[in-house]
Amino acid sequence: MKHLIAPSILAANFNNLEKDIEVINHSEADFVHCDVMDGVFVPNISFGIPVISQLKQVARKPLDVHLMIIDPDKFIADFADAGADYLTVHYEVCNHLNRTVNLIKEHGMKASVCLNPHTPVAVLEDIIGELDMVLLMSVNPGFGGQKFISNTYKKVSQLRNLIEQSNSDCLIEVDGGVKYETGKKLFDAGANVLVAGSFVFSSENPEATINNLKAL
Ligand SMILES: O=C(CO)[C@@H](O)[C@H](O)COP(=O)(O)O
Ligand SMILES: [Co+2]
Repeated sequence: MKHLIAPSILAANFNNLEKDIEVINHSEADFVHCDVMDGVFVPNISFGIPVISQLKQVARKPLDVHLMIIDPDKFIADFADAGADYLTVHYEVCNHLNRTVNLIKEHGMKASVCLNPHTPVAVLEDIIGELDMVLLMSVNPGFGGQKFISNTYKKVSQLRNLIEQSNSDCLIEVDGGVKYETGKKLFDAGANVLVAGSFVFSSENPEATINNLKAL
């Protein structure tokens, strides 16, 4: 089973983002996780397309862009141009999820769908075969540094079963409150990609923390 790490730059130093991207570049991280928030779908505003295109110039790992915005279809072309490699949309805002997923792929990106903590895995039954990744939120989206919701372990196992039944190679990513203990249990339950923000960037040695997560 693949074990991948996606440090979230929401917890990085915005006065010197390049320095933290270099930490990620030098580490064993697999992706750079970028949280885009619109202040409507979630009660917070982070950063958007211009920041992503600048990051793309310094990041040597694929950009894993997590859109927490309403009406994502409107911006899919812009995120592709900015250099997103994986584009994640929230199930809760997509009335025509199949169309949105197709649009992401037509723009050359990997398609990923995110479920909020209260959204059951079963809603993906009829689309799982089309997805490159599913992102399970293990906190309510909008902020870093929140407490992990332990119902997520059960959802990881359910999703792993769904993926196996559909014979797909879709990745399972988990986002929110990931530390060594939660991360280890998530990998054991069948997760492939761990997002970690505050745990990495508040640690004394972010590069070592990334590498330790990868080795769990
Ligand atoms: O999408 C989000 C929050 O909405 C995350 O990607 C956070 O950035 C994770 O932060 P930590 O919980 O790891 O501090
Ligand atoms: Co995120």
